[in-house]
Amino acid sequence: ITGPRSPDQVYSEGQPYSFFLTKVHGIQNQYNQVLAMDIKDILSPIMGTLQASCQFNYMFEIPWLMKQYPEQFRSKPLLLVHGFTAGNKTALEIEATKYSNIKFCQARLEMIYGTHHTKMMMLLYEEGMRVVIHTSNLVERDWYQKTQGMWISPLFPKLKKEENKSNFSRGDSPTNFKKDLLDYIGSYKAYQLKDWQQNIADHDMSSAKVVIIGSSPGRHMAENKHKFGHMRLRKVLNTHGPPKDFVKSWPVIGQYSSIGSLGATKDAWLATEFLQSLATVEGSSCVPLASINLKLIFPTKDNVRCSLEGYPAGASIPYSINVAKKQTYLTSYFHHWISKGRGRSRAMPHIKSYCRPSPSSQEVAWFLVTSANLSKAAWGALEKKGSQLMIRSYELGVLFLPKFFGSKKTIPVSSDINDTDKLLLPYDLPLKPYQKEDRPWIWDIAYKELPDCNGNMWCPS
Ligand SMILES: O=C(O)c1c[nH]c2c(-c3ccccc3)cccc2c1=O
Repeated sequence: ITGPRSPDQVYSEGQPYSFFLTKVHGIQNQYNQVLAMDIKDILSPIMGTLQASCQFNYMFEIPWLMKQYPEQFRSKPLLLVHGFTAGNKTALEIEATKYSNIKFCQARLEMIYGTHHTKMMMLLYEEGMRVVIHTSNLVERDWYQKTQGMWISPLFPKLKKEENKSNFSRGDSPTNFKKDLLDYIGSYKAYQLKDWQQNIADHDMSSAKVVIIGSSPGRHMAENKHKFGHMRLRKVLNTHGPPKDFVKSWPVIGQYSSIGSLGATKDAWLATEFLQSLATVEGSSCVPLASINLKLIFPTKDNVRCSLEGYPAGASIPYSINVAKKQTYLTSYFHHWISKGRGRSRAMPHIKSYCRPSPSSQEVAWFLVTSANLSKAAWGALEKKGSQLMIRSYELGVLFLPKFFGSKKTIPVSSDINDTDKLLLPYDLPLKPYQKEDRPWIWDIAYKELPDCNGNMWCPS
C-alpha cells in the first residue's frame, strides 16, 4: 500500500529487523513512507504513553528537542546524558534552565580526545519501556536532510511483581540484550543513571533480537578485554559469526561520517587489528587477512557538493586535512556514497554501519548500525602486546546476526523498499569505487572551483 502511514504501522512493517532511517526533507514521498521515522514519530503517543525519558547523545538543542515531544509529554522527567565539561556543560545547563523537568548526567571522559558519541533513547511508558539506539544528534540539522539510522526496540512489558526481580538476568533475550545494556550503562558509574538501571531491570526484554556492541573509555584488559570496542565485535563474531568456509570470499564494508588518525600505513591498525575483528568467523578469529576484501564508504567532495544541503553537509563530516594527508593509503579502499534504493544519494550519511555482504549482494552474514566512526578512539587500539584495549569514547550500536532472526546462515537483503520482509541497507550494493579524479570530502579546506546546489562555495576560516 502506498500513502502516509502512522508510526505504529511503519514500525510493524519494519519487523523483524526494526532498522529504520530518518525521514529526509526534499526526497520523493515513497522513500519516507516506508522504513523511515522522524523523531516526532518515535515520541508519538501511538508508540506509548510517556512517563519519563532518558536521552544519551553528543549534541543537544534543548528548545528544539522539547518541541519534538508531544505537548502532553513535555513536562515528564527527562535525563540528558552528555560528555560536556566546563563552558559547554554550563551552556547546556543554562539552555535547560526554563525546563524544570530536565536533569543532567555528565559522562566521565578521563581519556583525552574522548567524546560521548552514544545516541540512545530510553522511553518509560505506562504500558512498558522502549529503547532506541541510533545515530542522530538531538539538533534539527541531524533530522532534516541526512541519512541516519536507528534500531527501535519492541515495547518491553513490565515484569510481573516477584521477589527475585533484583537479579538482572530475569527477562533477558537469547542475545543477552538486557545484561549487556546494563553492563554498558554500568560502565558510566554514574548515580544519576541508577533509576534507569532499575527501569531496565524491571522490564522483560526477552523479545530483543539484536546484540549490543558498545565502547566505554578506558584500558580494558584480562576478562574485560572483549567487553567493548572491536574486541567485543571479535568475541561476538567468534561465538555467533558465520562459518569460516561460507564467507571466505565475502568482503567486509565499513561506512561512517568521520575518520580518525589510523596510522602511517594500512598495517598500523586498519588492515590488521581492526580488519581481524570485522573478518572474524565462528570458532576462529585468525583469518588470513590478505584474503579479505575491505571496502570503505566515504562521501567524495562531489557527493557533498551535490547533496541536498550542499557544502554545509560537510560540517558534519569532520575529516581534517591534517589527518587525511598522513593516510593517503585509505583512498584505495574508498567508495562513493550512493543510495538510490533508499532515495538518499543526496542525503549525506551521518549513519555509521558495517556489514559482511555476499558477492551477489543478496544477503549479509551480519549487519551493524552504530555511533562508531572509523577511528581508534571509537573502536579501541590494542596496547602492551595486545594485552589491553584502549578506548577513548563512548559508542553504542546493535548487531544483526542471522541466528537470532531464525535464518540459518544469512540475513536476506533487498534493494527494493517494498521488500520489507528483508533487511534494507542504507546504501546501494554493489559499491562504486573512487575513480582517479575522486577526492574524499575534507572539511577544513576551501572548495572554490564549483558551487554547490545552492550556488555557494566552501571557504572554511
Ligand atoms: O557524534 C557525532 O555525531 C559528532 C561528533 N563530532 C562532530 C564534530 C566534531 C569534530 C571534531 C571535534 C569535535 C566535534 C563536528 C561535526 C559533527 C560532529 C558529529 O556529528
